[in-house]
Amino acid sequence: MMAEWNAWTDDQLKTYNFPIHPLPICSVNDPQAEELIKEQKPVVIKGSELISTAQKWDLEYLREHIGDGEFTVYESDSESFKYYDDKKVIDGFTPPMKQRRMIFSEFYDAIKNKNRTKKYYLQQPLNDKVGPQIVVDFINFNWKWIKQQQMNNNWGPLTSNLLLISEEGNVTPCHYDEQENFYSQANGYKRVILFPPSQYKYLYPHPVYHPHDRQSQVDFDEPNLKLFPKFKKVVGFGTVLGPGDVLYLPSYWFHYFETLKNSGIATAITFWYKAAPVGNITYPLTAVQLMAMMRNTEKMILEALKDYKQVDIFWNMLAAGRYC
Ligand SMILES: O=C(O)C(=O)C[C@H](CCCc1ccccc1)C(=O)O
Ligand SMILES: [Zn+2]
Repeated sequence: MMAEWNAWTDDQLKTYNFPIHPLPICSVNDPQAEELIKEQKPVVIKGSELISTAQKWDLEYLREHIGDGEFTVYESDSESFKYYDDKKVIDGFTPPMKQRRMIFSEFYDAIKNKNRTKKYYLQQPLNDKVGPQIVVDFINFNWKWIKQQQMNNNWGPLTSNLLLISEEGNVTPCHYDEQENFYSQANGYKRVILFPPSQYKYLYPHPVYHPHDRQSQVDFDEPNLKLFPKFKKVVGFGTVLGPGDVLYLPSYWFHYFETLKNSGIATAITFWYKAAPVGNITYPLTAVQLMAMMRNTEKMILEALKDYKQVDIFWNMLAAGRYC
């Protein structure tokens, strides 16, 4: 990975023992960028100025201007922030991190508190409670450019802009989302590793009913190759995002994020869009169509059986000796 001149060095990255190839990097007016987006392939876009007005959003500026709304802040005993859907929590599930609500100055004090033992990750959709200066910065995002992308690719509406404020070393474990995303780095340095939907069978996402739905079950730091043998075959596509970089993160692509060690705070904003309507089914089925079909099948079977412990028996009864 080529570090931009004196911005960061390789020893700030966590090491994994699967291959990681570079992601394509294009300047904003390079037609290759539009090509890749159209093919739903990831690309890092330089020079879009998409959120240049947010590049000055450091903790002090935000404490001054972001207003007195409440923010969702995750608190973890480790560097790992594995997302869970609190609406799917079932008894026996222990959340791997605590979800707290605090005003920005509380978050600021928590981060600045020298003798703290916890790590923090602010993850809050931008809403109309932000102060007037933040509204001005928001209005001055490069909406012309991103609206053009939305239109060219027949995407649905913008659903949310998630403000992400992460501290050095924080990790968001591997997962996929079902929306298209222009992931925009305002400041700080974050490394991202992506895996195409075709590697679904190497990443073993949790069952759809589980609070960790969409998240890989594999612990990248200590992969259990007995439970997840195909993880050995995984191949990642990675890069380090710096201030002003925008990553087109296609829906259903698995991704992992880490905030570089000794790099301070990293602020990013997502632009999540409803994916384009699935055209008529073509054969052979694409990996994305298979993922969507598996999700729908799981939901249907669970709806019918009412008990997730029955799924294994049901599925084996259906396939064993019949569809093998
Ligand atoms: O933008 C994305 O899709 C990312 O995964 C960015 C990631 C934090 C996202 C947290 C999250 C995970 C799952 C559901 C909703 C929110 C990071 O930057 O660490
Ligand atoms: Zn995500």
